[in-house]
Amino acid sequence: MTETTATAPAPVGDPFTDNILYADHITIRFGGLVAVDDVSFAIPPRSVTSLIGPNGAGKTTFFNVLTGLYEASEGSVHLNGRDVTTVKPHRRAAMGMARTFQNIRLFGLMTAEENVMVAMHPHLKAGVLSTIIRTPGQRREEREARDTARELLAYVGIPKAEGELARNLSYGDQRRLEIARAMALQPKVLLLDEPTAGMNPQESAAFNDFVYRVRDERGISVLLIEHDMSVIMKISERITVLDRGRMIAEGTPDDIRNNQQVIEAYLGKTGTREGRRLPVAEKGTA
Ligand SMILES: Nc1ncnc2c1ncn2[C@@H]1O[C@H](COP(=O)(O)OP(=O)(O)OP(=O)(O)O)[C@@H](O)[C@H]1O
Repeated sequence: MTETTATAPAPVGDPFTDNILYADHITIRFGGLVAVDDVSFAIPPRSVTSLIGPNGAGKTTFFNVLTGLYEASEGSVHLNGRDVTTVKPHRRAAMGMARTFQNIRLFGLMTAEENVMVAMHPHLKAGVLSTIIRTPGQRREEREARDTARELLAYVGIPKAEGELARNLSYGDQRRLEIARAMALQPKVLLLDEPTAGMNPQESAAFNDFVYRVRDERGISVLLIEHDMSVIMKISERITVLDRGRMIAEGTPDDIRNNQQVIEAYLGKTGTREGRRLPVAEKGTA
């Protein structure tokens, strides 16, 4: 197992070019509501970063701006040094930004293998004509895509799922299949929205190891939005905290655990807001 480095240094240098992903002064308004208010955020190469905050803090909205689903009212997004602010989600995906969704989005009536193969589409060369007449080159490409799909299913821990319809897989395995599908895009950064939701404790523990393997073996940076504080505190190198659209803290898990503003954001000054558990209470329990 690879250990995380919870004391990873803060990003330095030019934030626009030295990070895999950089969001610069992002503001998002829905009518009169400011859902995200002037937030800058960096994902360094080969890192595990988390975005946390109480309900309605703006996490999903911010995530949707990073991936291109929403357009920022102000600010810009930079992927691998390139300004992608106006680039559509599918193009960003092809450029190295893959994501999973809070609500699983798989093709339920396709097999696990087919779900992964579909995702490889941007990297395949076969044109319409060669697909129709099935040239030797197209058949070879399909064989290779199938091999890669199987390899990815094994990598995420579901090697036997290849022939199963996606809808028949357990919830945890569907989440893994989503990650395999995202990895089929050969991303530089993997954005995971609530990846351990619905996983049992064993699956959740295995997920931690898996994230480090993705970082260390494949050199992919991982961004997590996650409600499970035990996962966040154990796995993240750096954590950014949003509250009511504003960034209220950024740092290592230890910094965040001991940050008074974060504690108040989760519990409120009276200690009761939303009945949320305090990150500090999780220390050493992961
Ligand atoms: N499409 C939309 N139109 C209008 N308001 C929206 C829209 N999406 C989000 N909001 C509002 O923006 C704010 C931030 O919501 P968001 O879903 O990003 O928070 P979150 O931190 O992801 O919350 P949760 O943890 O509950 O998923 C909320 O007040 C929400 O109601």
